Amino acid sequence: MSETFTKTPGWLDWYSDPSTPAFQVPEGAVDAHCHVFGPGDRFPFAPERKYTPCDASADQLFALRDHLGFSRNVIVQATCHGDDNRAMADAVRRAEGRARGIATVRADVSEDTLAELDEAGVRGVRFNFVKRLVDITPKDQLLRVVDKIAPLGWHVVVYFEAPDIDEVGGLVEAITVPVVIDHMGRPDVTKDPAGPEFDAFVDLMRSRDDVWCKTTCPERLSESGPAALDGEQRAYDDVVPFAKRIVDTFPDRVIWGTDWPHPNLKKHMPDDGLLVDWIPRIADTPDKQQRLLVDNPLRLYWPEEAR
Ligand SMILES: O=C(O)c1cc(C(=O)O)oc(=O)c1
Repeated sequence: MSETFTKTPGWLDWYSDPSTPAFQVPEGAVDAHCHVFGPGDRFPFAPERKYTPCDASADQLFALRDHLGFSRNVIVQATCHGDDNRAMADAVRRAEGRARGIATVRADVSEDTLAELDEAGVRGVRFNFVKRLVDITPKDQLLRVVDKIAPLGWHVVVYFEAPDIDEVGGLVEAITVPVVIDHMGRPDVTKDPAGPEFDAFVDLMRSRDDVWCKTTCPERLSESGPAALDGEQRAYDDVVPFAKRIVDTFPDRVIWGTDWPHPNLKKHMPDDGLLVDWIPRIADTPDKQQRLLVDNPLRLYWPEEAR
């Protein structure tokens, strides 16, 4: 009999009726950070998980992709599935070339497992340093895994919070494959976007020419929230200068994604249509939008098709 799961109390479900964005994404746009959850009766959540989500299936993700005008997805293994990559890999396979995946593996992962994931469409491994999401930070595992994935041409994705930048920055130096940083290293957006803390993040990006950044998750980082106090719909104002700084400084190394179905949000769940309308505020020309949404993710995830 399949296991049934009860959502973590206070957990908000994803927005079932997202608006149609006013901003039309360029043709071939990639939603380069999203997840699937379960469905739990088919792909059980991991025993070591720190939260139990609602279900969010591949079909529901593909419906959102089409509704928002995107062509492709990069589906990132969520921590609630631990290192059981079946739900993610199944979704990637079912996208028939229109998705790539990012897996979570342990240092003792076999070559056969990696080859199978590669065949499904996985192109990288994620290491999560966010302490509320995992029991152990994966420092010791990381370099051993890098040796195994390098021959496949994969990259490493790291998720960490601003106070941990020195620890993770030290590791980034030693990684011999490209590195992609989730959610801009989670800056504290009440601070100055041109101040020393965010400078340290920009310096980390500058330290190599193959460090990439996801200018994602305004809904997670924002203190000002989805609408400005004057009632004008200017969502996530306080995150704009951080993301814009990164897009302007590294226009060829930024990618963007919805983060659907938005794990662990308890105060407010974003309308994914409004998230898309946020894009032109951080990438303010058609050229920057084309790079952010099409050219850059293609180079990273579909290099065989990139210009
Ligand atoms: O901030 C988070 O809670 C979060 C969690 C996960 C995950 O559980 O994988 O992924 C994300 O991109 C963000």
